[in-house]
Amino acid sequence: MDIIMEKTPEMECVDQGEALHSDSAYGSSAVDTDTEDCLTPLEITFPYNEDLMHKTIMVGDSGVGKTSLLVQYDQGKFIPGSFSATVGIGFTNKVLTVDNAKVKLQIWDTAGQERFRSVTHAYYRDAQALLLLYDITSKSSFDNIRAWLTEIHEYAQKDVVIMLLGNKTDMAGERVIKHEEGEKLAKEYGVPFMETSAKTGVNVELAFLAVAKELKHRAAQQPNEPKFQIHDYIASEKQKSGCCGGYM
Ligand SMILES: Nc1nc2c(ncn2[C@@H]2O[C@H](COP(=O)(O)OP(=O)(O)OP(=O)(O)O)[C@@H](O)[C@H]2O)c(=O)[nH]1
Repeated sequence: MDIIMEKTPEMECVDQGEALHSDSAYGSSAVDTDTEDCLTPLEITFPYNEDLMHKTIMVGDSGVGKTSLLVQYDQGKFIPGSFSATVGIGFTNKVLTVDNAKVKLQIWDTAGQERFRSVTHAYYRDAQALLLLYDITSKSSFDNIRAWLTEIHEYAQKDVVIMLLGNKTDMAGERVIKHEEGEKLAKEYGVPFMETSAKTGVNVELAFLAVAKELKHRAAQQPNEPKFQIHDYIASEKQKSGCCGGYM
């Protein structure tokens, strides 16, 4: 932790006189004892610790595409129908660069099936982020999001970062959940929202990057710094890319 000593405007005494002997034999940081009062700890900084490992968990009903999304993110590929239902829990480590800092995510893929739910709960406790998925072609997976959020609020830490993702946007012809419905639900719970496709890769990197940015900013938050706004970040990236016909 660094304590930065800076002048406040009323500290002209330091400038006026011989308080800081920058060119003197005292060296650049020598301070007269009676001017020490002119220096106050203005700000305490918490430099981001690149050794931190942020546990991030993928959750949602069976078949929504959790494994596929993680494989697309990790290996940049999609193998249709290649995954049998996840039966346990596995993780992938990823290192992202956020504002010149390395941010480490340990991303856990969980089984969506009901019978594995108690195992998944155990993993919520020390999770810093949760990617909660539904499938835009499955009404039941969307309807179950409320139940997932109730579970998350019950078992996860209060300040866990949650991102809602509507997956399989490439299956536009089979869509049953409109983008606006996902957005409305996300707003209701105050969580960021995006639509993704594990098949085409749309928004996959952005989803993880937005989560990593939020985690990094939280971990290195400084008292006077404006809070990182994940919603604004996603909106601006959306504008920049002009992707998805206005949909994210
Ligand atoms: N077209 C399309 N198919 C997808 C997409 N994501 C996943 N799938 C398919 O949906 C099926 C289920 O995907 P998984 O990744 O196994 O789903 P899961 O959420 O991990 O399922 P569980 O392990 O049972 O919890 C597979 O046949 C995938 O190929 C997508 O974005 N687009």
